[in-house]
Amino acid sequence: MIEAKLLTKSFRATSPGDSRWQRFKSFVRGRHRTKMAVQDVSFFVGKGEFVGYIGPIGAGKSTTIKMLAGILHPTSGEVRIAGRSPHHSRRHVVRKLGVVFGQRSQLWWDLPAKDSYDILAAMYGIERRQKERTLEQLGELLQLGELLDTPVRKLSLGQRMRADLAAAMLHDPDILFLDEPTIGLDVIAKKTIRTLLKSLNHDFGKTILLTTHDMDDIEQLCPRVLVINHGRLAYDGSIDGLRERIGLPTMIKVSFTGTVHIPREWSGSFQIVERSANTVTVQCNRRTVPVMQALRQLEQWGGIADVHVEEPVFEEVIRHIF
Ligand SMILES: Nc1ncnc2c1ncn2[C@@H]1O[C@H](COP(=O)(O)OP(=O)(O)OP(=O)(O)O)[C@@H](O)[C@H]1O
Repeated sequence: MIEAKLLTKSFRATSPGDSRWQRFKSFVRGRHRTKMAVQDVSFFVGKGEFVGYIGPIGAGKSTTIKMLAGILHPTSGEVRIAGRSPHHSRRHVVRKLGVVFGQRSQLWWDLPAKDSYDILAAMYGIERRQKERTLEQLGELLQLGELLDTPVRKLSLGQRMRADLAAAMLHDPDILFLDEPTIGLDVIAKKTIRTLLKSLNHDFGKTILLTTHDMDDIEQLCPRVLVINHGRLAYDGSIDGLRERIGLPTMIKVSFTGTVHIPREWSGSFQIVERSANTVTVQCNRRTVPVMQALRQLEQWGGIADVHVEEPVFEEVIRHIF
């Protein structure tokens, strides 16, 4: 569905310290420093996947999304959206794609959302009946209700995000690019948006690429993550795989049916971090010690009544990478 092959984008770089004369000289001589925003990034996202695209500030996330959406031309490399290039088959790709930039609305600020939908429907060539049918479905899903008649500037951020999602979905695209859709939202609005995104993926089969700085978004929504750092792809896989690769400790808390008997000498593949008469908490690195292996050793210390496994928090994992 979404394919990036050795995608690269460089920009001409000027630094804030450059004087006008230096900038003029570089212009006349045709010599510029270049900033590699995205370098040799390759990945494939299949139909129905929900993938998180994450990285620190300035890592190249938005530049990648803009190239995938056909807004920016790559310096080199290739993009395929549903098998076509967004640059050579613009119309085809635009129909397949819905884009939401959390920081910038595509709705007209002073108009009620429904007027913006009329304009967008005309731009996409959607006929009136079809538009009304789609809006009815979206209205129910996104609880648009009275939002439709309210000028966009009067909507709360959470309401505006729902209205923006409807705009991106009006032409029923198969693929959604969402750039920071929960930015600035309070906890309840974030939860609403996450539930909607889950439903769009799960119930409506939309393929979603999500960029966010909110690690809860990623943890709750994306079975797969792509991590970009300094313009290069640093990881492509599951959140669990990322945790394992970084090797932060997994905590295992075991409650025993009676008093726990820890042998005087034991060659453990884990460390004890806390103990009481009938509980022991150990930490181990899942990369080297599978949880089951640790449990097999722990069951020799007493009858196990309960086990609680706590994985490192995703925020922690990400902080570790960057
Ligand atoms: N039009 C441009 N001209 C010059 N440099 C640019 C341009 N757009 C982006 N860059 C640079 O490319 C790099 C990647 O920027 P990009 O906006 O893709 O990062 P990002 O990961 O989306 O960051 P953020 O998390 O802040 O949104 C940055 O160093 C940025 O300054």
